[in-house]
Amino acid sequence: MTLPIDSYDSSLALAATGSLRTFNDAGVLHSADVHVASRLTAMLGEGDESVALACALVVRAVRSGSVCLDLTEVRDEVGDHGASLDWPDLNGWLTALADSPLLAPPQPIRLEGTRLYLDRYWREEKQVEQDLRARASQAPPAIADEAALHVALHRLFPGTPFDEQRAAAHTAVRQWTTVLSGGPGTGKTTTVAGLLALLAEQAELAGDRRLRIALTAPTGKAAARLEEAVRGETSKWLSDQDTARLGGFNARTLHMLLGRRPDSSTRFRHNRDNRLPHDVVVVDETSMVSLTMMARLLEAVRPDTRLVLVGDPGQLASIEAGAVLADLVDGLVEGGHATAAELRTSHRFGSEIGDLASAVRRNQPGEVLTLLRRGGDRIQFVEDDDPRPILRRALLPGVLKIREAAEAGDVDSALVALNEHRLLCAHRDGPWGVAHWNRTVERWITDETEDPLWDTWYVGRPVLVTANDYGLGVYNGDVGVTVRRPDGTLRVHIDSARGRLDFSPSRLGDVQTLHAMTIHKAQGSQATEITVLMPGAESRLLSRELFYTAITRAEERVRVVGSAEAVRTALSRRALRATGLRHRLIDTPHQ
Ligand SMILES: Nc1ncnc2c1ncn2[C@@H]1O[C@H](COP(=O)(O)OP(=O)(O)OP(=O)(O)O)[C@@H](O)[C@H]1O
Repeated sequence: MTLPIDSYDSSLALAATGSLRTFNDAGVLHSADVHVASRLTAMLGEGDESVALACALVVRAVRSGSVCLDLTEVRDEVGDHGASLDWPDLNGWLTALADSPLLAPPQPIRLEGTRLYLDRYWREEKQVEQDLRARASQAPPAIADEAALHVALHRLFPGTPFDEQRAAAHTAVRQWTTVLSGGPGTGKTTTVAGLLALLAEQAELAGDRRLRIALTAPTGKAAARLEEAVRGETSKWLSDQDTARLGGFNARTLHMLLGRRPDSSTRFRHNRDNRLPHDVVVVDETSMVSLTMMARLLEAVRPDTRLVLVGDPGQLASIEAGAVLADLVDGLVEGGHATAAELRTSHRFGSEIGDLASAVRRNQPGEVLTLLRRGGDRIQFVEDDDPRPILRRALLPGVLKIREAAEAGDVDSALVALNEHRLLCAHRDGPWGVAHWNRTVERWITDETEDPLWDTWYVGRPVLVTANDYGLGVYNGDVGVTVRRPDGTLRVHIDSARGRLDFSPSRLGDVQTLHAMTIHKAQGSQATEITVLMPGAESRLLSRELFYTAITRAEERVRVVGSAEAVRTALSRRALRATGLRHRLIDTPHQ
């Protein structure tokens, strides 16, 4: 039976013909992919259907976070879609592309081996490769006093418990670019604090001025966490003298560090002609940094600035295109440009959540399920078919606590309660989605309090900021709570990277209710307790990286609600992205 065509379906490109039409009808291509490909091929006089198809597929790839399209892999990645798809033969496809006017100047698309790029991403990837190679080919940073360095390494990283971190710091001191990688609680921040102290001492011994240090992260939330964590680890482990050498520091988002320009979202005040002044730049949560932002950062740092890229390669990649951290972990080391600085031992969680995270990363479904089912103080696995009773029990006390504090005008207690628990969903919509659970929690509040919550803004409404608002000073990822003032009006208090801010609800445009949030949006933030609602095993969003990111948002306790089958499916699937950076860094350059 042929289904009637819905002429109002925006995903369909009704004017498309040939392969573009077949792939669009099958749901592989969105109308936007088809329109870009049709337009480009028409403008440049390309009549070959297979080139138009490749063009549309590369737009689709970028839309889903890849930097390029690997023509050898796309068929497997797309799947058979009822076997109705007519794929071009690979060799013929490559020849048609090589001969295409699309690959002649001005070259809107680029072909490198079997990887096809939109020009912008090709340029950015090439620039990142060249900047990293140039940094690695310089003479290594000078050490002012080797003996003092040796003593300081053992002072700042004492004894066996710090062996791994000492080795990582020892490596980072001797290279311009270091990727410091490790899972949750493996001591990355502690290592950064010690490393900064080492570098500050070396600068003093060399008779240089005090080090200029930049701490940065992709989001406001992550930057605020970094600043707090470095401060905490510094006061915990460093002597007064080491701390004094560091001076004060604060963390900023990458956008703020590079200097936002009102006329562009991808260009910044600091660039190759106006470099950042810092001697050391530490980037946290590097897994969230897109290829574009990495390109902008690398062109803005001086060649003799030490760059320390900190992150957990097991996490989901950036929302925009790229998988920079994973590419750098492999590419810099395998290409011989840098020595690995990897931390493996978890120092947090009484290590149960660390063990679970490690088993997820190593793709050990048996071990993961055993750890989940064994449970304990920090882990709970709820395999009930109906998640409502457990979610109600888990969420409602916290929600009512926030409401009570907000009703009493107690902002501090409301914000503290807000960060005690977070429900994470894979989906935005549908029965496992954030929208559904936000509504459900609101119904439970009404049941408990008899407040019908007619208005969008109600006392105790927790909110998540979903877009940067530079005018207000609130950023994507900031969270806040709606509090009653003594005069009865409502005020929203946002815990922003720049401190506590409060607004009339009507001034906040891009916010969502935060009884539940997506795992993607939770990247870069943590809560004391996390409940992860797993979707059904058939969900296409399930992946190892998604599950890993979700459970590692927990500071103390994690609860997974869902089936063992969903957990197994998540582990078996990778959220892989096609990129060429890793290959570029490993391969010998052609020119
Ligand atoms: N070698 C060590 N021995 C004992 N405790 C340590 C050691 N290194 C770090 N810690 C402690 O373990 C905890 C986690 O360390 P840290 O915050 O540096 O890890 P992280 O990898 O930055 O964590 P996150 O997952 O938040 O990124 C902190 O309380 C820290 O003080």
